[in-house]
Amino acid sequence: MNQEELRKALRLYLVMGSPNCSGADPYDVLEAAIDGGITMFQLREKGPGALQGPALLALGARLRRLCAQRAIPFIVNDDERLALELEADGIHIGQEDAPAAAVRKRLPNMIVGVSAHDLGEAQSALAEGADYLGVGPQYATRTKLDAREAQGPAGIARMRAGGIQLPLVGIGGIDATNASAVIRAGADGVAVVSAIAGARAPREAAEALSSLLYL
Ligand SMILES: Cc1ncc(COP(=O)(O)OP(=O)(O)O)c(N)n1
Ligand SMILES: Cc1ncsc1CCOP(=O)(O)O
Ligand SMILES: [Mg+2]
Repeated sequence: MNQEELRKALRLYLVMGSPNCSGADPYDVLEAAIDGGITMFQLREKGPGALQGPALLALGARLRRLCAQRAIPFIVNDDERLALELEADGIHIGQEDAPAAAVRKRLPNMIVGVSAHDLGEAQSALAEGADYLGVGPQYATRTKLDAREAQGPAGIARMRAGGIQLPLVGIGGIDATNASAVIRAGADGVAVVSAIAGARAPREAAEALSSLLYL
């Protein structure tokens, strides 16, 4: 995938695992979200009741197959071994995970996404070979308990003003009321967990977000 294709794929990025699905089957949630217009998916199995070992592998394989059938890029959060086992299209790592340069070297053919909270982290991620940045939390979130303080879309604007041209998504507390502000600040897309996975109707929630992002 070239950089322009990646920018388009990042437009509406669903990040999710089974703890985010309010008891529903993550497969059904992902299928509905794809029907509603998501453009990229990250398996992030974290939080109370998160699956591990063979159960996680089995879920990952089902979700990976669905993404392949529907031509949705499939990214794995944090876990290089799981990404390889599932033949993922990419991996997303944060500042507390393995160093981006080492991951880039070990997984030369995967999309490598890196979390960056400020211009300095964005410049380092670029130098280490990141393909895209996840920037946040944009707004307060109850999904990631160890998230930093919300920085607002101004954080993205500062990165763009500082010369960062990498594909970039905002994440954290994003929903239909604030997604447009994140795009206006310079993001190529928005990454959401609860606004779709926690919605009573994930397809309609994805449709509502999607319609805002293509104005
Ligand atoms: C697209 C995207 N952006 C940021 C993150 C957060 O990654 P990280 O800081 O490593 O936190 P965890 O998600 O691992 O708890 C992300 N997952 N995706
Ligand atoms: C994974 C992650 N990284 C920064 S905030 C966040 C959680 C986003 O979840 P939500 O979209 O429900 O606020
Ligand atoms: Mg991480």
